[in-house]
Amino acid sequence: MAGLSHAIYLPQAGGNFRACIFPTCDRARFRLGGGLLLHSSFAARFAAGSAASGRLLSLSDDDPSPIPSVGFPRSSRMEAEMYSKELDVAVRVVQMACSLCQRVQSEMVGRKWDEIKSKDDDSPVTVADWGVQATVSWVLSQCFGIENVSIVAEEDVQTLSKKNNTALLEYVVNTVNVCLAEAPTFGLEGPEKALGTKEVLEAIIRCNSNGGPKGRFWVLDPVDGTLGFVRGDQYAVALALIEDGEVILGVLGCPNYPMNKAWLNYHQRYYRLMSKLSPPTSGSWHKGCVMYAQKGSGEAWMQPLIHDYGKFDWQNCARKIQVSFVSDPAFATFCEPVEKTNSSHSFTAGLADSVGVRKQPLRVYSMVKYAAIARGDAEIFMKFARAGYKEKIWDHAAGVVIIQEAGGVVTDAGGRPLDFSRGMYLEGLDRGIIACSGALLHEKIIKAVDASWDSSNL
Ligand SMILES: Nc1ncnc2c1ncn2[C@@H]1O[C@H](COP(=O)(O)OS(=O)(=O)O)[C@@H](OP(=O)(O)O)[C@H]1O
Ligand SMILES: [Mg+2]
Ligand SMILES: [Mg+2]
Ligand SMILES: [Mg+2]
Repeated sequence: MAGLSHAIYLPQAGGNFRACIFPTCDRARFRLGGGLLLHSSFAARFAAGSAASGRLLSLSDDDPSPIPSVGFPRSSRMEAEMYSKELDVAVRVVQMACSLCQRVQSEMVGRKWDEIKSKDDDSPVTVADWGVQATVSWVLSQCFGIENVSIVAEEDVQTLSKKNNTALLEYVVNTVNVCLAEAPTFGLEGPEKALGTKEVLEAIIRCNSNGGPKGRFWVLDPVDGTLGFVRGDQYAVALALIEDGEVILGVLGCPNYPMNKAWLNYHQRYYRLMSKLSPPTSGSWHKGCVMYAQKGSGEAWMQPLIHDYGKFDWQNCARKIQVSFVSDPAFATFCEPVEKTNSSHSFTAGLADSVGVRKQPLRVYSMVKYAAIARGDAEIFMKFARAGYKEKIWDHAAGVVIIQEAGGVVTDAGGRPLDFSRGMYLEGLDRGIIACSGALLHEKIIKAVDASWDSSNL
């Protein structure tokens, strides 16, 4: 196991955390308690959260390239610690998944995209969707025990298992193995030998939980905004943990959403012109980011995607994010789905106009819309799907908790919280979804919906 030299023991659930931390120096030592073997990175999370001014570089003398902690650099909370392993693993596996997606996207350049398939509802699915689902499922099972992991996710293996799709299946298996081979780079353990076809299919199939009101399950959208992904535009990898119907953790990987909004235009031009422009100097440009939050922490965080591991300044890489303070609609930006078949553009245009929004809508694929609200790049998100469409929990879970912890508000159009406790759909959703940076804007939009709903065709 990579990093065994700096593995530590943490006590089993309910036990006291017996770790000895020396916050003023760059190293921490942990006394052995009975119980669970954890990687030093989890310890780094604990230590970083507990040490008042701790600069924690490594946990053992023979560890020259420390594996970084994921965030919450200075906060210390019992609740945060309760789910710290889950959050740590979730962020790392989403980082891995983003890397997989970027690789697939770059391999697709100049090819015919034979690998894009249509599902029964005509929506696209690709090697990246299946590859991420298999990878995340395998890593979660590995880290928490196959019997403890229940996952609700978007993809199944129907198309992949067809006889005429053997080349596609082989591509998925290779992609998963290339990604898992990189696991140690992300502070996770990979398989001893490459996974076979059967194991990859099983990992995808295992994500067949139906969710519900009781117990713990993960929710995964392996590629949200697959249309954006195939068009070289925005997409997201979304992973959330739900317990007794409540979203506890959310992680959103946004491989084409730079840490700094100002780089977004450059990035888009760069990828449209496909390398005719030279990229900005390394260190100044992070093409994508990963956001994450834990319910009740009052904090949401963002870190860059890992590219050149080792050359990275991990000490200060996680940045706290917050919603915008703009509350005047005249200065607010609202975002919505790109496809008008996914949300009525005419209805939201009417709403925006009636509350005094002046700017053009920001149309973005995927949960990057939630990400934009959470970090203050936009103030309002609205989605009104056609009558009869049922929203799926994986399209919203991660984004909702991240916005809420960043200070925003997310409800249905009746002002009620989204209900993640009723299976794979957001059952009982009243008309549409409204997310805002603050209560004032939110109230205005809700009132506007009520005022114009009866005259709409929705
Ligand atoms: N008809 C219809 N109505 C409403 N919503 C639909 C519809 N069809 C699909 N979807 C789901 O929308 C997910 C993409 O949502 P977006 O907000 O990114 O829409 S858009 O692609 O920007 O138009 C998309 O997620 P992915 O399948 O993960 O890409 C779908 O789950
Ligand atoms: Mg899809
Ligand atoms: Mg989706
Ligand atoms: Mg998807």
